[in-house]
Amino acid sequence: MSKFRVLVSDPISEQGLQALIDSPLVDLDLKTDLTPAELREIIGDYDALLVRSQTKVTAELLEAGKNLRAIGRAGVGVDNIDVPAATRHGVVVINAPDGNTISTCEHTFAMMMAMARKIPQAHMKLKNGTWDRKSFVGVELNHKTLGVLGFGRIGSEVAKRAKAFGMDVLAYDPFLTRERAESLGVRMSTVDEIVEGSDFITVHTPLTKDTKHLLSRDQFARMRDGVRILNCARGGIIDEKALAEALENGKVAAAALDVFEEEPPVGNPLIEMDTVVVTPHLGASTEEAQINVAIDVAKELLNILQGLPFRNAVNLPSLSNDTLRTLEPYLTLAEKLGTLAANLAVDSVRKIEIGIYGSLSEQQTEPLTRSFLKGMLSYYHGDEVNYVNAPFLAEQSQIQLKETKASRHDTYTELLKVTVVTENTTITVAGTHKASLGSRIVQIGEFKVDLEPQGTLLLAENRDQPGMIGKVGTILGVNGVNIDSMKVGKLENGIALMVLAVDRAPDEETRRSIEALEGIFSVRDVTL
Ligand SMILES: NC(=O)C1=CN([C@@H]2O[C@H](COP(=O)(O)OP(=O)(O)OC[C@H]3O[C@@H](n4cnc5c(N)ncnc54)[C@H](O)[C@@H]3O)[C@@H](O)[C@H]2O)C=CC1
Ligand SMILES: O=C(O)CCC(=O)C(=O)O
Repeated sequence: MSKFRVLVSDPISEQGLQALIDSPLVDLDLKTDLTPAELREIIGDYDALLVRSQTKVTAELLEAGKNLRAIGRAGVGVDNIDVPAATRHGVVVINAPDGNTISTCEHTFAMMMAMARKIPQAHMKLKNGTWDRKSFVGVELNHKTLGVLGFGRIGSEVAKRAKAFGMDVLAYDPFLTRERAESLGVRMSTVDEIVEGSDFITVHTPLTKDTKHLLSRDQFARMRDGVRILNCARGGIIDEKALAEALENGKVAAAALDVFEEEPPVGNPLIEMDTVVVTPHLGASTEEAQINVAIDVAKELLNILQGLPFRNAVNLPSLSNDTLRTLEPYLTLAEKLGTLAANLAVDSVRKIEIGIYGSLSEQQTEPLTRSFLKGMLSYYHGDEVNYVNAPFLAEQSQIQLKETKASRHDTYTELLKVTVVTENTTITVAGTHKASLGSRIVQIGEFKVDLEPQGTLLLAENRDQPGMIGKVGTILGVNGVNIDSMKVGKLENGIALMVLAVDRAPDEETRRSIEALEGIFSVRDVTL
């Protein structure tokens, strides 16, 4: 078997990459000084690309990466990666969200203390030979109010440390619950309450269209006089022009910035201001964080390349281990139902209605839709389809998707039932899973069946009359197709569906001979 080729195009801790370096499955190239043109030239040879924040993974680069299956980002922010383009190309993007949390939190804290006590300014002056004690009177953190905008991994760790320093913490995050806020001893607040009531404000959100200039001129005007501002998340969350004005007019006493709208900053007045403490995007720059993120991303990449489950995909829903365990049999079943439905649909698909019943409906169900779409669309698009791009391809084909959930089903404890509406027909397929019995297909069209979703199945719709099975069996036997098992589903109107598990798909002539039998209405085969 040929090895997976992985390219590392930014400086990433080699100690952390050891799993990839040691893997007999992987050929790892470290090329960290390529120009964008050189990278584009060679990217087509690789199955995966590992980056930090220097390499810009553009739509053009992804277009050239014909064999790319995964992009790994050794860090949190993926703003250097064109994620929608990766999704279109079916390339999974993973990051390492946990490995640099503590480093970035500690850096934020270091910046807060450096700013409060004017340490960098005093340090510079003393290094330059001046013993000046008057100019560097600072403020205590104790009893001050810290407003935290974005209470995810880093924001919440900053809050914990602030509490230890005797600060009162206000927190805003759309996903923060009152229980969590209470358990961490912080006050759940609105953006306005934070803006108007804080002595220090720190931002820990990603940069999105909602968080761009989250702190702008209007907000600065409403802040307490002498407020201190921190940004160790992303440049652009704070409006730099407005911050510079607010520092100049004294509304803001000081700022501590690790990140900038343009990096490296060019002609940025904030860099020159005495009241501003700056670092060149060093939040994650500790030995520990760099090893941790590299370990995490290397492990995930190995899993992806081997087709094993992985957790931290940016362009796929992330699943906990428990959810993954519960959903796993249904993910396989959903894909097989998709393949089955595609084989039964004779014309273009317009709408897919996914029904999820019973306890399964309490799970995160989006992955089931993805799996069904992957099974179905692979019939039309082949290997191009994967879990990442299946919803995008469905959207591109203008297929409407509808998901229905119900906590109970009259017959089954759990049921996945999909109705595919095509130009001229409607096809329903359904399946269930029980730990004791495994997975079963329980409905094809209007027929109730009980089939193992595997192998090659021959589906023959026929008049429910004696002798039909024998006639079909004879034709298959004469043509060298062996029948492993057989199931029949019947309707009250005298029509039956004969489902034969066979050792191989019959050739066209054999299929036609069966179709020509009196009482046979249609014949299809499908390999699941
Ligand atoms: N300076 C550096 O070197 C580093 C910077 N970062 C940056 O720090 C930021 C936070 O990282 P994590 O805490 O790991 O991410 P996270 O995903 O754990 O937390 C981000 C939080 O922001 C919240 N959020 C999103 N939109 C919001 C809005 N409009 N208002 C308030 N909250 C909002 C989310 O709900 C989430 O809880 C990211 O931008 C990341 O790229 C991360 C690591 C290193
Ligand atoms: O790789 C780095 O140092 C940047 C870290 C960062 O900003 C992130 O992980 O989002």
